[in-house]
Amino acid sequence: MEMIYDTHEARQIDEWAKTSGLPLEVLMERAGSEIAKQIKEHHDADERILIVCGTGNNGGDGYVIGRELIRDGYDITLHAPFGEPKTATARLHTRYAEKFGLVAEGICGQYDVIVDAVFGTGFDGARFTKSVTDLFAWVQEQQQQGARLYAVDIPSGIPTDQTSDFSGKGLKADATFCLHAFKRSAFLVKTAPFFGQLKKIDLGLPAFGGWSLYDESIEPLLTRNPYGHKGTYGTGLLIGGSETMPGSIQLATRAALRTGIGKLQVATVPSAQLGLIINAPEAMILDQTTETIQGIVTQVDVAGIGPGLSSEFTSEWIDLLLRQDIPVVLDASALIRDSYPERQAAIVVTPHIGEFARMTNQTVAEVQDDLFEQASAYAMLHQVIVVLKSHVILIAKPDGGGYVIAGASSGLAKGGSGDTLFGLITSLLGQRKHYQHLSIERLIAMGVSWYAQASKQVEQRMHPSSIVATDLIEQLGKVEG
Ligand SMILES: NC(=O)C1=CN([C@@H]2O[C@H](COP(=O)(O)OP(=O)(O)OC[C@H]3O[C@@H](n4cnc5c(N)ncnc54)[C@H](OP(=O)(O)O)[C@@H]3O)[C@@H](O)[C@H]2O)[C@@H](O)CC1
Ligand SMILES: Nc1ncnc2c1ncn2[C@@H]1O[C@H](COP(=O)(O)OP(=O)(O)O)[C@@H](O)[C@H]1O
Ligand SMILES: [K+]
Repeated sequence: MEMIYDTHEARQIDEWAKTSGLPLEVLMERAGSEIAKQIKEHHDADERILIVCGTGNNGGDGYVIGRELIRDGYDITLHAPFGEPKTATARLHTRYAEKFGLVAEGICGQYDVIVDAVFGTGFDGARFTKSVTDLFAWVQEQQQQGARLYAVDIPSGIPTDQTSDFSGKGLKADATFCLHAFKRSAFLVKTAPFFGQLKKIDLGLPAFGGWSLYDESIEPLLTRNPYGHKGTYGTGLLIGGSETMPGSIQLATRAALRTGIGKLQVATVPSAQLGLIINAPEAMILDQTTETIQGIVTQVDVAGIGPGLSSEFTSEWIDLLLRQDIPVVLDASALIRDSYPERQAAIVVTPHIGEFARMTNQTVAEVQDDLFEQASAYAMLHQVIVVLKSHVILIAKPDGGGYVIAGASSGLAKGGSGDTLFGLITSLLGQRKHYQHLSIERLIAMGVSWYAQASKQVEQRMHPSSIVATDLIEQLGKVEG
């Protein structure tokens, strides 16, 4: 899995390498030469390539890239608008690059390719001087005339960790070569569009850190034990639906059935029961009353509550579920707690960004600006697993860090998708015994990945605007792992 770092983690890994005997000059050499190699794979020596270098180590990376390219006969101009690099490591590479004839010069005419090695993780957004603005405007003009822009580590002007002070000004790359780890801002709504295609550059360092981009195979979820029986795959309880919102629980039920649960009990209102009889005959239907829930809750392996629910007893039912020693999934109308009891079994909350903002007394923008920290802080404070849903989905672990699932279809941005995900997660947690080799967060991440991949595969036969949750549920059963 690829790591996702904040500035602190990026510094920590540099420090770790240094104290472990691998100097920063070596990492810079690896970074620059690997990026040069990738540029050579896509561009010919007769294309005009401009490398714009800043005064920090991001600039130093630029010197290594330029040196590797000039050595191989490429037409390179290196421009250092703020002067020579100031750090010892970058200066070492500047001196070495001179031996290959690479020295800073002025800019002139139109370039085919521009490498942005101006600012990396050390950019200070509070100092947006006129010379920076002018440089960005010039690069943008070049892009309008057809130049391709590659960013080193992070596009210049873009913050690394969070976007609350982001001015909206920055270079917009066609691709970004991310050194050792992706940076958080590549997944934040305001800054993600500046990165273009994300390309990870391996620096040969170990994978320390809290957050990672989940990219493991979902194959374990698609295979069954040939000697298993329905008991092997657990019994689930879903509580949801109301007279005015009977559809959500139907979607959740169908998603749970399509994702492997052995048996499923669904407590809902009469109008939703009718829909379930027709569309989900495999489920067992219960009345949505305290007595019924009390009776069934001791016999299930997992309980999920919330979609479409509108009942004065919601809080009482949540308490009832939380008193059992089973995983509990809270979604939609059940996201009403501001504290959770200490217990062994997991509590999973699955808010979308608006629900999470309400749960944490913030605005949606505040949550989006600092998505990773927000999800982590809630998970750690309340010792729950947070599945925070937006254009990406974060799974925050109670002990810090977590997984990010990216690349889902924008067709998911519709009512009903969240109900589907809720059903899927509840179903997988009911099958915990079967998936004991996976941590609970990893099992959820694999499930979210199943959902994201299914959404992307539906796009092969219909436009994102047309995708509805039922298409997604059907695709879950056909997904190629
Ligand atoms: N392990 C890894 O991942 C590796 C990381 N590596 C690389 O290191 C990069 C981080 O390097 P870094 O810490 O030197 O910071 P960087 O981004 O070059 O910027 C600092 C410079 O910019 C300047 N400056 C800042 N703001 C400004 C402004 N508004 N307006 C004008 N100037 C401004 C600032 O100036 P000063 O504050 O000193 O006046 C300083 O000179 C990282 O992104 C990656 O590319 C690889 O080399 C090796 C392995
Ligand atoms: N732009 C987007 N790209 C990909 N997925 C998205 C986007 N916007 C929203 N989603 C996903 O759509 C789903 C919406 O869930 P939610 O709002 O809870 O729906 P529901 O109406 O079913 O409650 C979430 O899984 C979220 O991650
Ligand atoms: K850069």
